[in-house]
Amino acid sequence: MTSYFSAQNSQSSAASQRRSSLPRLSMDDTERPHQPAHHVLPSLSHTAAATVPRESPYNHNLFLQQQVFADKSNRLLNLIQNTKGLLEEIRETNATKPWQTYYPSPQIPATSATSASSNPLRRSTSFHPEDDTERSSSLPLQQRIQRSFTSAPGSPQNAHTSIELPSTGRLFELNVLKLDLKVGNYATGNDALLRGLERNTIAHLLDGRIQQSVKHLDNLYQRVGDKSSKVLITGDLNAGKSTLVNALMQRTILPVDQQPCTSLFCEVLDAQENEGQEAVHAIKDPSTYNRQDPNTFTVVDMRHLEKFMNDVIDGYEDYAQLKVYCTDRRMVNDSLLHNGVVDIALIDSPGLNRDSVKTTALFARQQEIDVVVFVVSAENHFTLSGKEFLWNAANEKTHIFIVVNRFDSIRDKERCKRVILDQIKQLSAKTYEDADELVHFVSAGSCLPEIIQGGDLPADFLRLEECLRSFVLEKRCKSKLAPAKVYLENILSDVSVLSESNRQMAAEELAKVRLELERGEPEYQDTLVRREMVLEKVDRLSEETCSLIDAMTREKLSNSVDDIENAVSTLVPWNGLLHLWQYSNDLRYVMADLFVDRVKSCETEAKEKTKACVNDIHNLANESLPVVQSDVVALFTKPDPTRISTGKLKDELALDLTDMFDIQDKLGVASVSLGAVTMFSSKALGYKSLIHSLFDITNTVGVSNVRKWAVPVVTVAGLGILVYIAADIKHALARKTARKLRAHIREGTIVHDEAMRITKDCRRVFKGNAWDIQNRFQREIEAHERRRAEQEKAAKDGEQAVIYFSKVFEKADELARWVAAVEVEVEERKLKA
Ligand SMILES: Nc1nc2c(ncn2[C@@H]2O[C@H](COP(=O)(O)OP(=O)(O)OP(=O)(O)O)[C@@H](O)[C@H]2O)c(=O)[nH]1
Repeated sequence: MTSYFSAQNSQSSAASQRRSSLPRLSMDDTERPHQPAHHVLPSLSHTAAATVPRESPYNHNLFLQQQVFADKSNRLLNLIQNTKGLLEEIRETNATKPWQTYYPSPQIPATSATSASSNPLRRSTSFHPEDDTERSSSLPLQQRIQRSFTSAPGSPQNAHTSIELPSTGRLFELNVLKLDLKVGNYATGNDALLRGLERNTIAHLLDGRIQQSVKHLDNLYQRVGDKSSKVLITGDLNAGKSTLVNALMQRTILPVDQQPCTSLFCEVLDAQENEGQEAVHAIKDPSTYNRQDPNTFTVVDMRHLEKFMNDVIDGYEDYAQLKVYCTDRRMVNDSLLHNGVVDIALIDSPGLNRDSVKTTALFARQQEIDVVVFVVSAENHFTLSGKEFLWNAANEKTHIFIVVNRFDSIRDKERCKRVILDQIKQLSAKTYEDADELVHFVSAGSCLPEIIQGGDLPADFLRLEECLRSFVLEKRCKSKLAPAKVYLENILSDVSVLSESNRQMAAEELAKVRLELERGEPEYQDTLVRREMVLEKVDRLSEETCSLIDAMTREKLSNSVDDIENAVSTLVPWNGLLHLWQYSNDLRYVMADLFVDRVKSCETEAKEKTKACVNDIHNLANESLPVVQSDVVALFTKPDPTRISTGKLKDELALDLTDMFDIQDKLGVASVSLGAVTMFSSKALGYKSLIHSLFDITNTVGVSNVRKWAVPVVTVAGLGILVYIAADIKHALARKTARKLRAHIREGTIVHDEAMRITKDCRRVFKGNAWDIQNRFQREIEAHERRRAEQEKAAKDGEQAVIYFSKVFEKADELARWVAAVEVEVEERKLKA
């Protein structure tokens, strides 16, 4: 039963799959994208050189078509690589350079030209190709973008820029790189969402889109680079599908029978796909098929293929698909399976009936099926199943390649043609329009190798073959090249929009930064000048105030003794001679305390003056600097600035015995009372003067008289003096203590020391404030310098960004022009004779 199975399964496991590498092209290649990349597809001229094309009315055209197709493929492959390179460059720049490609934020359009022109940024980021006028839409896309971005406000062109277009809420439209944000299941409010996101977040999302696009370009590269094309051959039962395959292959590969003999899809493909080994793989689950995994298929001996297929029909075997790897023995240029430009795989399908029509229609819809060839028997015309299939296929694939087989059996061939073409007209109008190329009346049975036996194939069959190849090329253009071209156009248009909007943004930011730099320099210089002026003034004011405080303190302390002396008479109570000692101490203490109070008063006044001056200084600084709150009083750091030693002062005023007798003062008083006596001498004051006066009196009055009166007079005078002295002790002590204090102040350094100390404290306060103001200026200057450094960097980055985005735009523009030059849909059919 299973004798047709081969033991060759293991050989395929060792084979490694051929992988196409993606050569990376430099931008230099972009400058010559029209040159075919020979490494991508084998040059047709090379294959043609190996085999001279057969002379036939159509062969030359087919040759040209293949050459054109290969050229287009190579150009597109080249352009895909260059576009990918450009996107990768953008991504790399985003990751490494300070200028990122930002997503242009959706703008609400200005309602009038005036408002638009007053907002250059708004105008600059706007682009809405859909709303462009008829005139501008006739321009190439890149030019429209360029014009949309560069039209000057108020210029006649501006009437066609997006700024003046009716408000749609969207000013530009991206194709591939458009960010569609969704909240929950709704995609509404995309622009609002975009506006709500941070610029960097959007840039990150955009980077993701670019990454996806790079991946998609890789897929496109694979698709365009993939030379294989699948042709599905379908049709009614016994129409001759398998015979057609064999005739096209010029080999008897598939079994042919009048009974239904094909019950599964048989793909005939080049043995090179299987490391050059001819083999038949029977597959149960096509979705899991892997040529390198023997577990996914069973190897069938090619000699027993017919028996195997019969067993499948009879239900002995359960397989869904066959892969028949075989060698096309014809010359390269004639080979259908492997001709170097498009390698065609033929898929023979089960004859259509009610059961299989849906399965086959589904199969035909698969993406890799480039062409559907419908085989109809000239004897039977279209069956119901055939019609049903064609109806469906006509909806999916606009053109169907139709082979009317068994034409040899028809006697009235013209009538047959007429009837069948009429039917085709009803079933597929497009196919009917190109019936000359798409509808072929042949006899595949007469073209089998055993019939031909090395002779020439009939002309109608040769034409079928060449039209089929041509049709495959055309379809491939549409199915592989056209999507690649459209995608390239879209992505390059997006890159142009992005780069131009980013260039505009960068240029505007650059202009802004330059303006700030320009404005900032005079401000900076002004701050430097103001700093010098203010600090000089602060120094002068501080010094003046300190001198004033010093002079004031010295004067007040020097003149303080009289006031102190007057004050003690009321402050210190006299409790009689018995409390003389206590009185004396009280005097000392009170005087010392009063002097200290005077020092404190000087300090307070100095503080006031300092505070007032510091306020003036800060007001002066605030005129040139940002205002800050500073507590100038707190700058007097010592809570009690008076460090004068009252103890020492009290010691200086300590009581002497003589302090009780102010003799000099009393003698002065006695001299006055003895005015008559003192008249004799100009030196009336002093003890010696008194003695001299007494001798003078004695000489005048006479010694005897003196002896007689002296004792009582002296006694009375002495008693009087004693009484007087006793009564004057209180005042004498006060005077003497005050005199000591005065002498201490005049002769000592206390006034100087206190004045110096107070002034020093004030000077310290001034210094602190001057330092504070200097620091404020320094901070201001440093902030200026920092700002300037940042602005200079931003300006430098901005310049680079403008250059970079201009270059990206130029590259995208250049590539887009090359892409536009690759014609993938135009006039393909007209190449035929
Ligand atoms: N007279 C004539 N007979 C043909 C021609 N082509 C095929 N036949 C015969 O038609 C019968 C069916 O041919 P197949 O190739 O098996 O047809 P098929 O469409 O593959 O059949 P199924 O796969 O079973 O649907 C065979 O007996 C062939 O010999 C032809 O051009 N002329």
